[in-house]
Amino acid sequence: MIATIQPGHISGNVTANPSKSAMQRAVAAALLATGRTVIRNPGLSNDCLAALEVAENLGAMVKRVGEEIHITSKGVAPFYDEINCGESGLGIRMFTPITALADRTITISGHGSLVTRPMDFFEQVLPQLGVSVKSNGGKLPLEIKGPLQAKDITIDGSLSSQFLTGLLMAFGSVAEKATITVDNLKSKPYIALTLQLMEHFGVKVKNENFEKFHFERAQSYRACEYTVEGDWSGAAFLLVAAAVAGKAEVHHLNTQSAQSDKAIMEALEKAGADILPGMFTIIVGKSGLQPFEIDATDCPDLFPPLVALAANCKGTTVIKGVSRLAHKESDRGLTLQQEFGKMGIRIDLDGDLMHVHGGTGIKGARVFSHNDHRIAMACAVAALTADGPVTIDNAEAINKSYPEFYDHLQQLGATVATEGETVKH
Ligand SMILES: O=C(O)C1=C[C@@H](OP(=O)(O)O)[C@@H](O)[C@H](O)C1
Ligand SMILES: C=C(OP(=O)(O)O)C(=O)O
Repeated sequence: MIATIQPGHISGNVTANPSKSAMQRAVAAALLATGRTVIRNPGLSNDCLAALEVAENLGAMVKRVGEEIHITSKGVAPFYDEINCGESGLGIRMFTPITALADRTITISGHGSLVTRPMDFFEQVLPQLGVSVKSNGGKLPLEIKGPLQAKDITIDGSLSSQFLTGLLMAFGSVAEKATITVDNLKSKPYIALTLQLMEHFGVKVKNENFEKFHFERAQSYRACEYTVEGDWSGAAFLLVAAAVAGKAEVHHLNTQSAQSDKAIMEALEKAGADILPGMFTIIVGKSGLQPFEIDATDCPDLFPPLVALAANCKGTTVIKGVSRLAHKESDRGLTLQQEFGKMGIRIDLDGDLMHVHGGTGIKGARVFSHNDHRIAMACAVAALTADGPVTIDNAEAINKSYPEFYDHLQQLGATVATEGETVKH
């Protein structure tokens, strides 16, 4: 599918889409629990749908009841010898240790960009917990055979926090007394989100400074009611659209959320956008924007909206944390440089720093998403202040996290035309 976005003014209000980070964690916890969990405001993006299918294949019964998802489970009891995590990095890294709770050989696969993302962590770590693991040279598919035993272990947290999220979730079901020690943990707020979710489902972990995670007694997940929060990662694009091209009110965003990408507020403030923050509604409006400096090491998904913002700030913006971008859906430092380059915005990559030379004028152009949802969304936002339309190839990439994105842009007054088939991967 291609999407063409015309330059134009933004105005109106919209409700944030559900957070896929929260939704996938809730599905995993519901699978681990005994009984029926009710998920309100469920996410239905591709990553969330993949999580629901994994939960079903691992033994849960999933039902859509009106606006809710009901998950009934008795814990992990796989129906099949294979699960497929779609394109979700969190999905595969979280569900692999969870699947390993079963005493059965299971193949774990995925598609699209997920098949090129590193999984060798599991070969290093899971055997120490009694799980045998075979991979395809550190990539998918994985073949694992549990059952996983929760023991004291030390892991490296520098590549991704998602592996730790998976271990924490799995340990929550079986640990009696065990400690996970993590060196050099990145994306810490995502771990805070995991711990918050586990506690909501009745499992407590003692967090010692994001370095040691102590399980102090046998616990079990409790089925419960859970409402998925609005997604700061997706909303960041709308808030930036408002800051550069008009005004918007975004509802269902919790300013007290554990989500790391609420840090977009810090960037908007530094850039000088007009902001009116409420508890659950954020109003952002355009004003003279200035370049800013920000460290996005712990909120790497903010790079694409930050670049769209920086492209509109007169001068050079510096964003730290480029090393976190290499293994996402695309190598995002490079893909942002390439696609914004086509729109006339120069980006220099200098080790861990990204320099975005903004205020030089955004040109209408034909760009490519690289099958990366956040690159497509960043280009769409950049189009709003371009000197001509921006056409995005492989624009359906947004379905991974935010299928409503183009509709929401239109709801805010943008002109978006889509045509062509959705390419399946
Ligand atoms: O736990 C999560 O929900 C996520 C963690 C982050 O990954 P890393 O921990 O690899 O930075 C983030 O980039 C990803 O989109 C979602
Ligand atoms: C990197 C992302 O997700 P994941 O790692 O879960 O695939 C993302 O949503 O930008």
